This record gives sequence, structure tokens and C-alpha cells, in this order.
Amino acid sequence: MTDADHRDDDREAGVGPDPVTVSVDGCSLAFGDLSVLEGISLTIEPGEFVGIIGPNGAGKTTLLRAISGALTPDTGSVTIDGIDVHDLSSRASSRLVSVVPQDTTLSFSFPVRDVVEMGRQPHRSRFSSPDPEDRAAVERALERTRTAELADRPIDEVSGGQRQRVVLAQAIAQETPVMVLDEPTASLDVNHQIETLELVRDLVAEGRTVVAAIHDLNLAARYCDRLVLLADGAVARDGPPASVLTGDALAASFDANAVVMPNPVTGTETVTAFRADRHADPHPERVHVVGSGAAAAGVVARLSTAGIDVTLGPVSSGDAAAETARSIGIECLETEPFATLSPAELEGAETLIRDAGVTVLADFVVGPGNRALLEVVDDAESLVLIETRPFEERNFAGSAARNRYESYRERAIEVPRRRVLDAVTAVGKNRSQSQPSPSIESTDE
Ligand SMILES: Nc1ncnc2c1ncn2[C@@H]1O[C@H](COP(=O)(O)OP(=O)(O)OP(=O)(O)O)[C@@H](O)[C@H]1O
Repeated sequence: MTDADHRDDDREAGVGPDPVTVSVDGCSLAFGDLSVLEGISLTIEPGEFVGIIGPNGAGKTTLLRAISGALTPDTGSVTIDGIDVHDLSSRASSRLVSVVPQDTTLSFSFPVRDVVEMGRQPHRSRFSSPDPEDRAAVERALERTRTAELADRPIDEVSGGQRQRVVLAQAIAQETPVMVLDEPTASLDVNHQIETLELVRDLVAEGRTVVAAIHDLNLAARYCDRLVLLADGAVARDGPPASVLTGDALAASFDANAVVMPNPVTGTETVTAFRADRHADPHPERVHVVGSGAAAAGVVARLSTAGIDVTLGPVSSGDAAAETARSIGIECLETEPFATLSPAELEGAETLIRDAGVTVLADFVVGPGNRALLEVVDDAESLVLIETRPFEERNFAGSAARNRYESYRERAIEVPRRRVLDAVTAVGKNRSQSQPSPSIESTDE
């Protein structure tokens, strides 16, 4: 059989550049007594990029191996345009599905170009040498993955990240309608991560159906059309990134508290995870935060994800802290940017501060518009201070304001931002035991 016959075969079998649908139907799979996949069903539409996310051991690699045909499920099936991948010979399935495994270590020392050329084997008869079409596909794949300059180097002498791109080049050269990628960006630097996922998006735009396990949730949200969240071998969520990456879903599956917000630059979901405070003793009272910018945003997010009732303000609409408060749904006193606080706003702040157990001043910038707020802070029962700039370098609206702020520094616990939860918890414990001011060791951020 000639190479041309094989390609004709492909066309007859409907295997070619045409986009295909991957259907996983009720797949269960166990390793001995360990049940890893339990009744997984999902359909990956033609030309769709689906990201599989989930904690370590959730079954992502096992699912990908079932999709590529490497593992046969105990029950259920995986079909590509109606063809059961487990009924195909390995050669036939290699013309349908290419795989970039998690572990790209290769146990031989061929030049990079030869490794990429192995991707053409499913298209050739066993003993034929590469034809011009094969060679062109290899050069295209080397170019697209920016590995052409490595083409003559032995594969065991390139870096882990370079090897990962070479293995992706091999999969691209394979020219399959379905690509299965297991952590395709795991060993790549940030620049190559972006470059690789943009390349995957181009492959998808050309009609490939791509399914990839991706640990980095932010990259998954940014590049995938759809995410499937696996937890304990089952599909916990399946849908557009915004509907899958929610604080609740991540808390349930990853056992971590997380704040999910749109990234101001990319507009896609950005996940900031915090260790779950399973043993922490949440502060029973509300904590009020006065401040703005990234410091106040971080404090609000950290306290809120620890289960503490948090309020914020006054803060200008559009400020990062106001945006964070809005996205996690906490009460926030928002004001017009650059306007002087009105009596009603001051009164609102007074109520929030007076009734809170702890008030956190987080990079509280004092200016002419909010100077009056300093007086209101007098009502705070306990103060925690977070400052990202030395006091000496800070501007205050006049010496009276500076003096008053200084008096707060004397009575507050001052901690780096990442210790805010410790500080708030310590104040709470101290108050309940009626002990004198607690001290928190202050370490640099
Ligand atoms: N060949 C195997 N034999 C026995 N158990 C296995 C085998 N492969 C995987 N497992 C087990 O199956 C479970 C799921 O593994 P899998 O590699 O699919 O998870 P994963 O979600 O890809 O994890 P990670 O994020 O760590 O890569 C794990 O408990 C793992 O130890």
C-alpha cells in the first residue's frame, strides 16, 4: 500500500482535516480496587478547546488516556465522529488523535527533527521514507512551535521546556483532527506558555478539536472555550470558564478558598486561591476595612475567604478594592472618585466602623477629600494597620491629619498584609479573653 493509498483511506474513513466530535459516554475506569473515573459523559464539539481542570489525582490524565484510546474504560465508550477509538488499531487511532503526554522524557537520543518526523509515521507505510509532504509537515510544525533552531540537536540534550515544545511539534506534524494535551505548558516559562496556548487556539481555529488538562486555572480560563472540572473521578462542573470557576466550585473541589474576578487586562476569570482555613477559628464579629488599591483589595479578599464578615469603605467607585468587594459580594460604601465625602457618607462610615469588632486600615491614603474620615476612625474598637509604604514617605493632608494618623499607629497592631488574618484573629481572641493588647510578630511581606 502506498502513502497515497493511506491518505485516500483517511478520506474514505472521514479522517482528515475535517473537524470531528469527541463523545465520552458513561466512562468508568478503575485500577484494581481504585475507582478513578465514574460514569463520565461529555461531548467535545468540532473545533472546540476544552480544558480539563481539577485537583491532583482527580482523574484528568486517566480521562485523557481513555479519550486517546491508550486506556480502555471498564464501562462506557469514547467515540470520534461515531467511531469507537477502542475498536481502532493503534495506527488508525494515531491518525485521529495525537497526544502530548505529561511526561515528555524520551529514552533515546535522536535529533529533534527525527522526533517530530515520528508524528508522520501513522500516515506512511511501514518501510517508506518521508515524502515531500511529510517533510513539509515537519518543517511547518518546527516553525510553529519555534523549535526549528533546535532541529539538529539530540532530543536528550534540550531543556525540559524545549522538549515539551518538540513533542507538541510532533503532535502537530501528525495532523490529526483531535489533539489531547496533558499539561502542555507545565514546564514552560511564562512567555512560552502564552505562545503555546495561542498556537493551540490557532490549531482550534483551523478546525482541530482539542482537549487539554491544565493546572493553571487562569490560563485555562483565558484560552479554553469550555472547562470541565473533575473531582473524585466525576464531572463536578462543565461549561464556559465563568460558570465553572466560581468560589463555591473551587472550594468544594480543591479544598481551597478562592476569589474569582475578571482580569482587568484580559477580561477572563482570574483565580486567587488561599489555603482553606479548616482549623481557623473565624472571627465572630464583622471586620471593617478602610483603604484602597491592591492592599485593601487583598485584605478584603483574604478575610472574606476565611469566612469573616467583612465590610469596606468609603472607597472610590472603580478602585481595585471596590471591584473586589463587588465581585465577592460584600457590603461596600462606594463614593464618587475625587469628591469630598458628604455628611451622609461620613455617617455611613461611622456606623460601619463603630459597629465592627476590628477596623483594618489598609494603605489608607489621607487627602483633603477624606480627611474627616480620620475623626470617624476614632470610634474603632480595635485597629489593625497595613502599610505598604514607610510612614515617613507618606503624604497627609496637613500636620493635624498626620498627627492623628500617628496616634492610630500607636494603638494599632501593625502587620504585613499577608498576616492580616492572624492579626484579626489575635485581636478577636484577645478581646474574648480580655487580655491586654496582643502582639503579632511583624515579618516583611
Ligand atoms: N496506572 C495506574 N495504576 C494505578 N493507579 C493509577 C494509575 N494511573 C493513575 N492512577 C491513580 O488514579 C488516580 C488518578 O490519577 P490521574 O493521573 O488520572 O490524576 P490527575 O487528575 O491527572 O492528577 P495530577 O493532577 O496529579 O496529574 C490517582 O489516584 C492515581 O494514583
